[in-house]
Amino acid sequence: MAVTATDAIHPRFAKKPLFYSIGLKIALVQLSVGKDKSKNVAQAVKKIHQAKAKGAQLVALPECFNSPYGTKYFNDYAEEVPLGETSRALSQAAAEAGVCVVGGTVPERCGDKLYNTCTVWDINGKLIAKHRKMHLFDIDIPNKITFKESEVLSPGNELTIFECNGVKVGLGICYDLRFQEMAHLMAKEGCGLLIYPGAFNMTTGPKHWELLGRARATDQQLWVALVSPARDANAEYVAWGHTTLIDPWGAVVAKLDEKEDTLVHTVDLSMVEDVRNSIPIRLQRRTDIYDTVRKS
Ligand SMILES: NC(=O)CC(=O)C(=O)O
Repeated sequence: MAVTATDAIHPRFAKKPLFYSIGLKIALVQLSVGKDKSKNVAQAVKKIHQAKAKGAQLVALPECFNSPYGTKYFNDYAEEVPLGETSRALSQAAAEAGVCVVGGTVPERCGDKLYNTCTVWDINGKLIAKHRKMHLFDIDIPNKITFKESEVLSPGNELTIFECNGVKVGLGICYDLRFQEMAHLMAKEGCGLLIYPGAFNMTTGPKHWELLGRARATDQQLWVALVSPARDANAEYVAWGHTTLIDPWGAVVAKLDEKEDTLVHTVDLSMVEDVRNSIPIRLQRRTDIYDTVRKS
Protein backbone atom coordinates (compact mmCIF):
# COMPACT_ATOMS: atom_id res chain seq x y z
CA MET A 1 0.00 0.00 0.00
CA ALA A 2 1.26 3.48 -0.85
CA VAL A 3 2.32 5.80 1.93
CA THR A 4 -0.21 8.64 2.14
CA ALA A 5 0.99 12.21 2.47
CA THR A 6 -1.31 13.04 5.37
CA ASP A 7 -3.62 10.81 7.33
CA ALA A 8 -7.36 11.18 7.29
CA ILE A 9 -8.87 14.36 8.71
CA HIS A 10 -12.15 14.25 10.56
CA PRO A 11 -14.83 15.72 8.25
CA ARG A 12 -16.04 18.09 10.98
CA PHE A 13 -12.87 20.14 10.60
CA ALA A 14 -11.55 22.10 7.66
CA LYS A 15 -8.63 20.45 5.94
CA LYS A 16 -6.65 23.63 5.59
CA PRO A 17 -5.02 25.04 8.70
CA LEU A 18 -5.77 28.68 9.39
CA PHE A 19 -2.82 30.91 10.27
CA TYR A 20 0.82 31.04 9.66
CA SER A 21 1.74 34.51 8.48
CA ILE A 22 0.60 36.10 11.68
CA GLY A 23 1.58 36.73 15.28
CA LEU A 24 -0.72 36.32 18.25
CA LYS A 25 0.12 38.10 21.50
CA ILE A 26 -0.83 35.83 24.38
CA ALA A 27 -0.79 36.27 28.15
CA LEU A 28 -0.49 33.23 30.44
CA VAL A 29 -1.70 34.12 33.93
CA GLN A 30 -0.09 32.19 36.79
CA LEU A 31 -2.77 33.02 39.34
CA SER A 32 -2.64 32.64 43.12
CA VAL A 33 -5.65 30.52 44.07
CA GLY A 34 -7.09 30.22 47.57
CA LYS A 35 -10.29 29.02 49.22
CA ASP A 36 -12.30 32.20 48.65
CA LYS A 37 -14.01 31.64 45.31
CA SER A 38 -15.16 35.23 44.72
CA LYS A 39 -11.68 36.51 45.50
CA ASN A 40 -10.14 34.01 43.05
CA VAL A 41 -12.51 35.10 40.31
CA ALA A 42 -12.01 38.82 41.03
CA GLN A 43 -8.24 38.37 40.87
CA ALA A 44 -8.57 36.54 37.53
CA VAL A 45 -10.68 39.39 36.14
CA LYS A 46 -8.09 41.94 37.31
CA LYS A 47 -5.32 39.96 35.59
CA ILE A 48 -7.33 39.78 32.34
CA HIS A 49 -7.61 43.58 32.24
CA GLN A 50 -3.91 44.00 33.08
CA ALA A 51 -2.96 41.59 30.29
CA LYS A 52 -5.11 43.48 27.81
CA ALA A 53 -3.35 46.69 28.85
CA LYS A 54 -0.09 44.99 27.85
CA GLY A 55 -1.52 44.31 24.39
CA ALA A 56 -2.58 40.67 24.79
CA GLN A 57 -5.08 39.34 22.24
CA LEU A 58 -5.63 36.10 24.14
CA VAL A 59 -5.43 35.63 27.92
CA ALA A 60 -5.25 32.13 29.45
CA LEU A 61 -5.88 31.22 33.10
CA PRO A 62 -4.69 28.07 34.94
CA GLU A 63 -6.45 24.83 35.85
CA CYS A 64 -8.91 25.07 38.74
CA PHE A 65 -8.57 28.84 39.15
CA ASN A 66 -11.75 29.45 41.15
CA SER A 67 -11.34 26.53 43.58
CA PRO A 68 -8.57 24.76 45.46
CA TYR A 69 -7.43 21.71 43.48
CA GLY A 70 -8.73 18.67 45.35
CA THR A 71 -11.53 16.16 44.91
CA LYS A 72 -13.16 17.18 48.20
CA TYR A 73 -13.64 20.76 46.90
CA PHE A 74 -15.10 20.14 43.44
CA ASN A 75 -18.73 19.61 44.42
CA ASP A 76 -18.88 22.73 46.61
CA TYR A 77 -17.23 24.98 44.04
CA ALA A 78 -18.98 23.53 40.97
CA GLU A 79 -21.14 25.73 38.75
CA GLU A 80 -23.20 25.26 35.64
CA VAL A 81 -21.60 26.52 32.44
CA PRO A 82 -22.42 29.18 31.28
CA LEU A 83 -24.91 30.13 34.02
CA GLY A 84 -22.57 30.19 37.03
CA GLU A 85 -20.93 33.25 38.59
CA THR A 86 -17.51 32.36 37.19
CA SER A 87 -18.78 32.04 33.62
CA ARG A 88 -20.62 35.33 33.93
CA ALA A 89 -17.53 37.09 35.27
CA LEU A 90 -15.31 35.72 32.49
CA SER A 91 -17.82 36.64 29.80
CA GLN A 92 -18.05 40.19 31.14
CA ALA A 93 -14.27 40.54 31.49
CA ALA A 94 -13.70 39.30 27.93
CA ALA A 95 -16.27 41.74 26.55
CA GLU A 96 -15.13 44.73 28.63
CA ALA A 97 -11.46 44.16 27.88
CA GLY A 98 -12.13 43.13 24.27
CA VAL A 99 -9.87 40.09 24.54
CA CYS A 100 -10.26 36.35 23.98
CA VAL A 101 -10.25 34.56 27.35
CA VAL A 102 -9.29 30.91 27.83
CA GLY A 103 -10.87 30.46 31.23
CA GLY A 104 -8.46 27.98 32.80
CA THR A 105 -10.72 25.39 34.36
CA VAL A 106 -13.57 25.27 36.84
CA PRO A 107 -15.45 22.37 38.37
CA GLU A 108 -18.56 22.19 36.14
CA ARG A 109 -21.90 20.76 37.28
CA CYS A 110 -24.10 19.24 34.57
CA GLY A 111 -27.06 17.24 35.87
CA ASP A 112 -25.67 14.83 38.44
CA LYS A 113 -22.17 14.87 36.94
CA LEU A 114 -19.10 17.01 37.58
CA TYR A 115 -16.42 17.82 35.02
CA ASN A 116 -13.11 19.70 35.03
CA THR A 117 -13.93 22.24 32.33
CA CYS A 118 -12.23 25.00 30.36
CA THR A 119 -14.40 27.70 28.78
CA VAL A 120 -13.34 30.07 25.99
CA TRP A 121 -14.88 33.53 25.52
CA ASP A 122 -14.49 35.76 22.47
CA ILE A 123 -13.99 39.54 22.48
CA ASN A 124 -17.77 40.02 22.70
CA GLY A 125 -18.05 37.79 25.74
CA LYS A 126 -19.62 34.93 23.78
CA LEU A 127 -18.83 31.35 24.79
CA ILE A 128 -17.07 29.89 21.73
CA ALA A 129 -15.67 26.62 23.13
CA LYS A 130 -15.83 24.35 26.15
CA HIS A 131 -13.37 21.56 26.85
CA ARG A 132 -13.96 18.92 29.51
CA LYS A 133 -10.78 17.18 30.72
CA MET A 134 -10.71 13.93 28.77
CA HIS A 135 -8.07 12.03 30.73
CA LEU A 136 -8.74 12.09 34.44
CA PHE A 137 -5.80 12.41 36.83
CA ASP A 138 -5.73 9.05 38.60
CA ILE A 139 -2.25 8.26 39.86
CA ASP A 140 -0.64 6.56 42.82
CA ILE A 141 3.05 7.19 43.45
CA PRO A 142 3.83 5.45 46.75
CA ASN A 143 4.86 7.83 49.56
CA LYS A 144 4.53 10.81 47.23
CA ILE A 145 1.11 11.46 45.78
CA THR A 146 -2.18 9.65 45.28
CA PHE A 147 -4.91 11.46 43.40
CA LYS A 148 -8.12 10.07 41.90
CA GLU A 149 -10.15 12.61 39.98
CA SER A 150 -12.41 9.81 38.77
CA GLU A 151 -13.84 9.44 42.29
CA VAL A 152 -15.84 12.61 41.69
CA LEU A 153 -15.36 13.73 38.09
CA SER A 154 -16.55 12.37 34.76
CA PRO A 155 -14.33 12.59 31.68
CA GLY A 156 -15.10 14.70 28.63
CA ASN A 157 -15.39 12.93 25.29
CA GLU A 158 -14.59 15.65 22.77
CA LEU A 159 -11.53 17.27 21.27
CA THR A 160 -11.84 21.05 21.44
CA ILE A 161 -10.51 23.50 18.87
CA PHE A 162 -11.38 27.18 18.54
CA GLU A 163 -10.21 30.10 16.46
CA CYS A 164 -8.69 33.35 17.70
CA ASN A 165 -7.56 36.03 15.23
CA GLY A 166 -7.29 33.45 12.46
CA VAL A 167 -5.25 31.02 14.56
CA LYS A 168 -6.61 27.55 15.29
CA VAL A 169 -5.99 26.74 18.94
CA GLY A 170 -6.39 23.30 20.54
CA LEU A 171 -7.20 22.77 24.20
CA GLY A 172 -6.13 20.11 26.69
CA ILE A 173 -6.25 20.11 30.48
CA CYS A 174 -3.27 19.05 32.60
CA TYR A 175 -3.20 15.22 32.50
CA ASP A 176 -4.38 15.46 28.85
CA LEU A 177 -0.81 16.68 28.14
CA ARG A 178 0.46 13.12 28.68
CA PHE A 179 -1.51 11.77 25.71
CA GLN A 180 0.28 12.47 22.47
CA GLU A 181 -2.54 11.02 20.37
CA MET A 182 -4.79 13.89 21.42
CA ALA A 183 -2.16 16.50 20.53
CA HIS A 184 -1.55 14.74 17.22
CA LEU A 185 -5.23 14.88 16.25
CA MET A 186 -5.44 18.59 17.11
CA ALA A 187 -2.32 19.27 15.03
CA LYS A 188 -3.74 17.22 12.19
CA GLU A 189 -6.88 19.33 12.31
CA GLY A 190 -4.93 22.54 11.78
CA CYS A 191 -3.90 23.87 15.19
CA GLY A 192 -0.76 26.00 15.40
CA LEU A 193 -0.98 26.45 19.18
CA LEU A 194 -2.05 24.07 21.95
CA ILE A 195 -2.97 25.54 25.35
CA TYR A 196 -2.95 23.35 28.46
CA PRO A 197 -4.22 24.89 31.70
CA GLY A 198 -2.58 22.52 34.21
CA ALA A 199 -1.60 22.02 37.82
CA PHE A 200 1.26 19.57 38.05
CA ASN A 201 2.55 18.98 41.57
CA MET A 202 5.85 18.91 43.43
CA THR A 203 6.49 15.26 42.45
CA THR A 204 5.56 15.18 38.76
CA GLY A 205 6.14 18.88 38.04
CA PRO A 206 9.95 18.90 38.20
CA LYS A 207 10.15 15.60 36.32
CA HIS A 208 7.56 15.94 33.57
CA TRP A 209 5.92 19.39 33.14
CA GLU A 210 8.46 20.98 30.80
CA LEU A 211 9.52 17.64 29.29
CA LEU A 212 5.96 16.80 28.21
CA GLY A 213 5.34 20.32 26.89
CA ARG A 214 8.51 20.17 24.82
CA ALA A 215 7.66 16.67 23.64
CA ARG A 216 4.22 17.73 22.38
CA ALA A 217 5.69 20.85 20.69
CA THR A 218 8.45 18.81 19.01
CA ASP A 219 6.23 15.88 17.96
CA GLN A 220 3.53 18.10 16.50
CA GLN A 221 5.73 21.03 15.42
CA LEU A 222 3.57 23.73 16.94
CA TRP A 223 3.46 26.16 19.87
CA VAL A 224 2.57 24.80 23.31
CA ALA A 225 1.49 26.96 26.27
CA LEU A 226 1.33 25.44 29.78
CA VAL A 227 -0.54 27.57 32.36
CA SER A 228 -0.22 26.71 36.05
CA PRO A 229 -1.57 28.27 39.23
CA ALA A 230 1.06 29.95 41.43
CA ARG A 231 2.53 27.74 44.14
CA ASP A 232 0.99 27.88 47.60
CA ALA A 233 3.26 25.89 49.90
CA ASN A 234 0.45 25.70 52.51
CA ALA A 235 -2.16 24.21 50.20
CA GLU A 236 -3.09 20.51 50.43
CA TYR A 237 -2.15 20.12 46.75
CA VAL A 238 0.98 22.16 46.02
CA ALA A 239 1.18 23.26 42.39
CA TRP A 240 4.53 23.26 40.62
CA GLY A 241 3.98 26.64 38.91
CA HIS A 242 6.47 27.31 36.08
CA THR A 243 3.99 28.46 33.45
CA THR A 244 5.89 27.86 30.21
CA LEU A 245 5.74 28.74 26.52
CA ILE A 246 7.43 26.42 24.01
CA ASP A 247 8.03 27.07 20.32
CA PRO A 248 7.60 24.62 17.39
CA TRP A 249 11.30 23.66 17.60
CA GLY A 250 10.63 22.42 21.14
CA ALA A 251 12.56 25.29 22.73
CA VAL A 252 11.34 27.02 25.89
CA VAL A 253 10.99 30.68 24.90
CA ALA A 254 9.64 31.99 28.21
CA LYS A 255 9.03 30.53 31.64
CA LEU A 256 7.86 31.81 35.04
CA ASP A 257 9.09 30.63 38.43
CA GLU A 258 6.57 29.56 41.10
CA LYS A 259 5.15 32.97 42.09
CA GLU A 260 2.07 34.80 40.83
CA ASP A 261 2.96 36.53 37.57
CA THR A 262 1.88 36.82 33.94
CA LEU A 263 3.91 35.68 30.95
CA VAL A 264 3.25 37.83 27.85
CA HIS A 265 4.73 36.83 24.51
CA THR A 266 3.93 37.08 20.82
CA VAL A 267 3.56 33.68 19.23
CA ASP A 268 4.91 33.74 15.66
CA LEU A 269 2.80 31.28 13.69
CA SER A 270 5.10 31.41 10.65
CA MET A 271 7.53 29.30 12.69
CA VAL A 272 5.10 26.40 12.50
CA GLU A 273 5.30 26.25 8.74
CA ASP A 274 9.07 26.86 8.75
CA VAL A 275 9.74 23.93 11.09
CA ARG A 276 7.34 21.66 9.20
CA ASN A 277 8.98 22.55 5.86
CA SER A 278 12.47 21.99 7.26
CA ILE A 279 11.70 18.68 8.97
CA PRO A 280 8.72 17.25 7.05
CA ILE A 281 7.72 14.44 9.42
CA ARG A 282 4.05 15.14 8.73
CA LEU A 283 4.59 13.90 5.19
CA GLN A 284 6.77 10.99 6.22
CA ARG A 285 4.54 9.16 8.66
CA ARG A 286 4.07 5.52 7.69
CA THR A 287 0.30 5.59 7.75
CA ASP A 288 0.40 2.36 5.77
CA ILE A 289 1.84 0.74 8.93
CA TYR A 290 0.36 2.79 11.82
CA ASP A 291 -2.11 5.60 12.31
CA THR A 292 -3.82 7.82 14.90
CA VAL A 293 -7.50 8.03 14.08
CA ARG A 294 -10.24 10.18 15.51
CA LYS A 295 -13.27 8.09 16.42
CA SER A 296 -15.85 10.72 17.35
N1 LIG B 1 -3.01 17.31 37.81
C1 LIG B 1 -3.04 16.67 36.64
O1 LIG B 1 -4.07 16.54 36.02
C2 LIG B 1 -1.83 16.07 36.05
C3 LIG B 1 -0.57 15.95 36.81
O2 LIG B 1 -0.34 16.57 37.84
C4 LIG B 1 0.41 15.03 36.22
O3 LIG B 1 0.15 14.47 35.15
O4 LIG B 1 1.47 14.84 36.81
